[in-house]
Parts: sequence; structure tokens; C-alpha cells
Amino acid sequence: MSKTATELGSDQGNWLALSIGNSRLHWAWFQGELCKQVWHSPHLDPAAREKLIHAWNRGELWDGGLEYPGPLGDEAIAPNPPLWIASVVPQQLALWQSYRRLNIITLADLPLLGLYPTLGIDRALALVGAATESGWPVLVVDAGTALTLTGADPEGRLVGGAILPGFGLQLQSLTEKTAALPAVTFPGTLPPRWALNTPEAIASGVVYGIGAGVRDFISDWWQHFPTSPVVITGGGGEMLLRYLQETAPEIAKQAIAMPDLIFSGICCIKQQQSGESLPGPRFTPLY
Ligand SMILES: Nc1ncnc2c1ncn2[C@@H]1O[C@H](COP(=O)(O)OP(=O)(O)OP(=O)(O)O)[C@@H](O)[C@H]1O
Ligand SMILES: CC(C)(CO)[C@@H](O)C(=O)NCCC(=O)O
Ligand SMILES: [K+]
Repeated sequence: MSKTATELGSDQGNWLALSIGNSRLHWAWFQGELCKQVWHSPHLDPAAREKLIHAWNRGELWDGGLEYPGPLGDEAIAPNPPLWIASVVPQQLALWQSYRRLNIITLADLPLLGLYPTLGIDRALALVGAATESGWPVLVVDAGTALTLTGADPEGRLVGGAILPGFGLQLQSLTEKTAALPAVTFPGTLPPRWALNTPEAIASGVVYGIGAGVRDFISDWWQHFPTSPVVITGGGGEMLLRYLQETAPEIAKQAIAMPDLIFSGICCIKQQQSGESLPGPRFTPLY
């Protein structure tokens, strides 16, 4: 559906992308294809959603109750921005059902082959984003609440993947399901592997355990697709990359960190649906 001149004039190509994850909301403000700002917020309740919509209509991007990186100079968002949502949390998505300029992205919108019906839209969009940047085949490692590996072949067909508890969830489950293990905050640096105290032993187990698992998946992926890029994303992506740099520099050198991958995917789908761009990567290798 292409935009009318009035619509273009009124929103100047401004739009918002929202990726609803299991722990947090991930937001991006776009002008056309240009991503101006990315930020994260807690899940919302109806009152917080109303405050947000009112802020947008005053030209402000952020609500005081949410984490944000600070105002962007004098720039203001146009009122009633189109909102493109990808969600893996139905209750949080339901909050936006009555938003006037809502576009919900579903698996049916994606130029990928071989998808299974319950595949997470975040995983599928990350693949689209990764392929837009690096072409097919591609493997995406997303270290969010759940850590996922998702790979597609040279034709853009899902090969498959894996789901495991992410860094935060592993730390949390140890604390909650044991008597003696304390809460451990997410380590900022690679912990010592052979720890001599409880918090570092927990951090070591989780970081080296996840790291080794991911490394093994990447090695196996390269047996099948030796030239495939590996794209790392998600809040735990930096830690994962640190692990790879330390233990497997030859893998780390070939891994690409793309924190905002999901937004490349959303932008790509929006362009396709709005007829704003050249034909997308639908079923054709990009290189
Ligand atoms: N400073 C930090 N605070 C909290 N978690 C962090 C921090 N740095 C890295 N992490 C890790 O990143 C994860 C958060 O990643 P990300 O933002 O991709 O996803 P999320 O918000 O947890 O999940 P989702 O997108 O599924 O809601 C946490 O689970 C934790 O393992
Ligand atoms: C695995 C998560 C939770 C990662 O955010 C999400 O992609 C999801 O809910 N997926 C559904 C199951 C699947 O992807 O097979
Ligand atoms: K569940």
C-alpha cells in the first residue's frame, strides 16, 4: 500500500518500530529508512501506553517513566507515527490493538521459505535483517531472554535452529531454584573460568557453558555452509563475542555483531509492504 502525498507530508516519513520481547520492549525511531534512535523500555500497562501516545502527539519520543538515552537535539517526532510491531508476547501486543496506525508483522509477511507456524517472529525478522546485510546463507545468534540460533540456507529457506535459556534466565533460575546460590548480576567482563567463590563460579558456569554451546553450533553450521556469515545480536551478544574472542578468535573474526538486527528486518518488511523500495531479497540470494 503506497502512501498518499498528505500522509507523507504529515508524518515526514517518521515511523516507530517496536519489537516486543519477553523481558523488555525494544524501540526504534525511523525517518524513512534511516534509523535515528534505538532504546529499550519495560513492558507497559494501559496507563503507560496512553502516556506514550500523548507524548508522541506532543512531538516527544519518550515518556519520563521509561529508560531513554536523552532527547535528540531539537528534533521532534511527527504526531501519530505509524507503528510497526513484531511481538512474541501476545498480552503486550494486545495493548496496541486500537492504535490507529498499527502494522503487525507476522510470519506470512516475511520473504523466507520453510518456516514452521510457531517460529518466533523475532527470529524470522532477525534472519531477514541479517540477510539484508550479509546475504544468504546466514546464521543468527540472538542472546536475549531466550538465546536462539536460527539459520537459513542459500535460498533463504529456514534450515532450523535451537532455543536455550539466555544468560539472565540461567543466572536467575539458579538463584530461584536453589537454597544456597545468591543472585548474581550479569558480569560486565568475562569471568574467570576456574572460580574460587560462589558468584564467580555461577558466572563462569553460565558464560562458559553458553559460550561453548554456541561455539559448537557455529562449528556445525560451518560444516554445512562454510562461507556463511554468523551474526550475533541481543543484549547478551557482547558477552558472547567476548567469549569467542577469548576462546576461539578464528570464529570471533568471522562473527558480525549487529545489535539492532531486528530493526533492519522490520525496516526491510515495511519497505516491501509499502512498495517503497526495489524488489526485496524475496527468494533470491543477495550475492
Ligand atoms: N546490563 C544488563 N542488564 C541486564 N541484562 C543484560 C545486561 N547486559 C547484558 N544483559 C543480558 O542481555 C539479556 C537481555 O538481552 P535483550 O535486551 O536482547 O533481551 P531481553 O530484553 O532480555 O529479552 P527480550 O528481547 O527477549 O525481551 C539479559 O537476559 C542478559 O542476559
Ligand atoms: C524463542 C523466543 C522466546 C525468543 O525471543 C521467541 O522467538 C519465541 O517465542 N519463539 C517461539 C518458538 C520458536 O521460535 O520455535
Ligand atoms: K511460555
